[in-house]
Formats: sequence, structure tokens, C-alpha cells
Amino acid sequence: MTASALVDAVLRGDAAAQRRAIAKAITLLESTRADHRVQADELLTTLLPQTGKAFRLGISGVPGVGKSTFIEVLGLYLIAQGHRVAVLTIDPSSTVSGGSILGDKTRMEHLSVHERAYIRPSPSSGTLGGVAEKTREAMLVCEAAGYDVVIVETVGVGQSETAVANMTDMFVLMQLPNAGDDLQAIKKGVMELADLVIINKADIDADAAMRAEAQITSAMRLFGLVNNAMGGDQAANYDKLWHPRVVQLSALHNKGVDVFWDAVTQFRTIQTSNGQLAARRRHQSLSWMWERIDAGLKQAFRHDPAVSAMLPALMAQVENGQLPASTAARNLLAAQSEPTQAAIK
Ligand SMILES: Nc1nc2c(ncn2[C@@H]2O[C@H](COP(=O)(O)OP(=O)(O)OP(=O)(O)O)[C@@H](O)[C@H]2O)c(=O)[nH]1
Repeated sequence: MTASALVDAVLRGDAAAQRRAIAKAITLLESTRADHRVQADELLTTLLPQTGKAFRLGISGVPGVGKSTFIEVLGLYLIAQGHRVAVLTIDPSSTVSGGSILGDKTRMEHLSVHERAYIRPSPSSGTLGGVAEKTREAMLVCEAAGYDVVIVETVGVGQSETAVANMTDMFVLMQLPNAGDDLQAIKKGVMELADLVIINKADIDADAAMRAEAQITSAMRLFGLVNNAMGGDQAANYDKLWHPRVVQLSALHNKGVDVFWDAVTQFRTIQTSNGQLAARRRHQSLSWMWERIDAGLKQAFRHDPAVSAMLPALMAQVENGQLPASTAARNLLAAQSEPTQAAIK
């Protein structure tokens, strides 16, 4: 299939043809072959004007917190309201070990076969940056195909939460009811990323869920994420700003999904009218560009014959404490050949 036929099928194909075309397009994006990359760039550039209309929702939480149970009920709830839902995942375990935390069982049984849903597992290899890039591009394909809610899911491991927060409009952190008892266990950095925290499995212990809600809310206040004591201009602007909040939920019993979606809708309304949503996307697009430039330059540098000839010896000297890391870096940068230097300037 030519690139333009693929674009046509993604944009206008009937349901089955469109689904096949999306899968093909994403496979093309994930390919590492240089000629495929050229086609993929062409495809994305053509699709780009049709993207951006979806709401991009990031969801993270430790294994077992109930992400797939929740996304299944949320997805079906949204479909009942007339939405089309795409679910993409970033599985950091696949980038480290080639194994999978997220993809190894039947997840989202009903959503995965629904004609108004599209579910794609994580790219199965590469660095986290590479996997995140593929997922961002897959997100654009889904948007062009008319999916108006794109959910990007990850497990709360390593830097994957940051990667997901950096590609979505709203980042949601899922916690268990006992989370409040051990706030130390919630990484402060991750809490700072969260626009909303879900306490899932509230059905197991209502008191614990209430406690967790209170504790996480006050921890967020402590981090300055929720401002409850403001004066002057800030107070006047209070309603124009989004303040991260905590929602209790039972995904298993399908309770609280409407309250959650109501909060998401408020977030979207507030952040659209105060310009934050557009600003976040502008910032994200530019930081993706710089991230890929950094990765590309580093790769070109490592593959430079003049550099790779010196690299093993210098690495050993740095490892053994015979040469300061900064000196080794300067020597290597000075050693790179003209074309790499020109590319890096
Ligand atoms: N009681 C109760 N159990 C739940 C709830 N949500 C999910 N579970 C159960 O918790 C277990 C884990 O749920 P999953 O949805 O697979 O969790 P996950 O976060 O997707 O897990 P990974 O795929 O391992 O990352 C399952 O046995 C679910 O039935 C809930 O709200 N209440």
C-alpha cells in the first residue's frame, strides 16, 4: 500500500479498513528501517493537520492498582456518550528487559473488541525515549482517524510517568486506599505531575479511602499543588486555574467513573479558557523536537569512527578513576570528525 493510500484509509476507510490502516501506519512508525522512516515522516506530515482535536489523558499507577479495570469501564462509559476511544500503552519493562508488565494478559476484554475503541500495546523494544516517541506518533494517527479521547497508560516505574505526562493534556495517578498511610512511598516528583489522583478500590475499605483522600489532598497542599490560602490577584484568579484534586473510585463496581469524567471535563474547560492547555501542547511539541535532536546527535556522535576508536580506552580510564569524566568528554568532543562536528554545530 502506498503512503497516500494508507493516509486515505486512515482518514476515510470504513471501520474495518480504517482499523487495518491504523495498525499498518503504526507498524510503519515503529520500524527502524531508514526507508520506512522516510515514509513514516511523510505519513505524519500529511496527517498532522487532522490531529490535535482529541483529549489526551495519561493514566499511571503501580501494577495491580486497577488500571486496566478502570480503563475498560471508562472507555465503555465514554463510548456510550458517543466518543471514540484509543488506548495506547508505554511499558517501561519492555525497554529494559524485553519482557512485559502490561501486555502479558487479556486486558480490557470488552473494550478491546468494541468497534469504537482501538487498543495498541506498547512498542516492544527501544529506549524509553524511543518508545515514547513511537507512542506520541501512534497517538497522532489515532487522532487523525477520529478517536477523540486518547488514553496513554503506563505503570508507575522509572521515568515512564514523566514521559506520559509530557505527551498528554492531563495526567492522572491511580493509588490504592492505603496510599495515604505511606505517603513516603508516593514519589514527590510523580505527585507533582498529577493533575488528578484516583483512589481506586474504595469499595474494599471506605474509611481507608477517606483517609487516603484527606492525606493526599493535604500532601498536595504541602507541595503547593493546591493553594488554599491565597490573597489578592491569586484569589481573584482562583476559579480560572485548575487545582489538582482527589477522586475516590471503584473500577470493579463501576462506581465513580461519572465523577471522574466530570472532573476531567472541568479540567478541560478551565485549562482551555485560561490558555494552559494550548501552552502545554506548544511546550510539549518543542520539547519532543529537542529530545529527538539530543538523541540523534548522541547517536551520530557515538557512531563517529574517530570517536568510537577512542571510546573504549577513555571509558575504561573514567571507570577506573584515571581520568576525570569531564576531561574524557572534552577529548571525545574534540576528536569527532568534521561531518559530525558540522552536524552538531
Ligand atoms: N475490589 C476491587 N478490586 C479491583 C478494583 N479495580 C480493580 N480491581 C482488581 O484488582 C486486580 C488488578 O486489576 P488490574 O485492572 O489488572 O490492574 P492493573 O493496574 O491494570 O494491573 P497491571 O496490568 O498488572 O499493571 C484485579 O483482580 C481487579 O479485579 C476495584 O475498584 N475494587
